[in-house]
Amino acid sequence: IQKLKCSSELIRCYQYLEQTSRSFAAVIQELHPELKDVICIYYLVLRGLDTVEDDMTLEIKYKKEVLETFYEKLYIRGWSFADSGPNEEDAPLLIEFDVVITEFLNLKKEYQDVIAKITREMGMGMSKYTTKKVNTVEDWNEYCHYVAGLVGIGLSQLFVASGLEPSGIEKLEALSNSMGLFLQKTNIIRDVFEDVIDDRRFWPIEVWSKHVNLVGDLINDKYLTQGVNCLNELCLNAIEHIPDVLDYLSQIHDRTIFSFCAIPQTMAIATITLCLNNPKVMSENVKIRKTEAIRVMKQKIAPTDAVFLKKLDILEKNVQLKTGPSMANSKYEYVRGFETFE
Ligand SMILES: COc1cccc([C@H]2O[C@H](CC(=O)N[C@@H](CC(=O)O)C(=O)O)C(=O)N(CC(C)(C)C)c3ccc(Cl)cc32)c1OC
Repeated sequence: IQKLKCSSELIRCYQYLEQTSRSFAAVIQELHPELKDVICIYYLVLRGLDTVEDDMTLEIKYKKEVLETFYEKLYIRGWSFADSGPNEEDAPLLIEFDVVITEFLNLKKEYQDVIAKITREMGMGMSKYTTKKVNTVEDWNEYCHYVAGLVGIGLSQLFVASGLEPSGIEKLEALSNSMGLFLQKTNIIRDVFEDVIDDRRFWPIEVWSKHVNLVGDLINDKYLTQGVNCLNELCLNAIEHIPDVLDYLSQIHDRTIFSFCAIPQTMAIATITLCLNNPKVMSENVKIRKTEAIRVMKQKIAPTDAVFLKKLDILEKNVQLKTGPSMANSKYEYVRGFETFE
């Protein structure tokens, strides 16, 4: 029956999900059936908006218009966007966006309202930063709120709307916001080398200009010491969000939602640990191993409470299993693993 319920458009959506982010797609697919499709569509809507924001070939006035009205397109059956530049990685998603809209309009109205509201606010924020630089740390926090904090705030609302999480988590907007800021700041810090090369500017100007005169000097080994000092300053800023992250995670009840939330944060904690005081960040794109990420969470971060550690033990087994020969078996093991959750 579950299979019959799956339309050709929904199958197409999961194919796009796989293409856009394989490892995270696997985590989304482990979610409770009530949420899985909702989060798949939410992820693709956000990916569509992000593809417009990343597109540097669009004329500014037009780009701002598309970003600010993107949420309205969710209600226009058949709409798609064919103006992406040829190099935009997820342009095909926008060309077939009518498929996402079809499935969005199949969702319960309560889910549609959350996704449309977040999309509207995010589009406004992205439009603002199309013509505004990230100068101060406040700007950095505001930009990351728009592109990542809002995602967390929307997810908390969807978790409560599904009935799988008790009302409350959606009221903790600061904690939901921190879930996004920590992931986004960690990505911005890790990706500095390729971003400076590709002419993308995400490090706050007021911070790096205390260490070097030109942003390009950050990745110039002549200024390696200054670059690493700047790196450390931003790592410590990102690390300030970790208490909120742990506070948020400790309030999640549903085991599939816990895993969906904890895995990316675990990666980010391992990534920021690897980046701190690491000169390699200024000359290459450093990457962590998943099991290393979970070990860090268990040994250094996890509070002493037994339930949290038990959650992490199961998480570790599942991440290891996921590296097993075939997804099918590990997937089965994955579900079985959670039976002993209580
Ligand atoms: C309560 O909040 C969350 C709870 C669970 C997961 C995420 C968050 O995690 C992925 C994790 C993910 O997508 N990981 C990639 C690796 C990477 O992008 O570095 C992956 O594993 O492929 C992520 O990075 N972003 C993108 C933003 C950070 C901009 C929000 C993201 C985009 C859309 C959705 Cl629905 C969710 C998330 C949350 O969002 C804050």
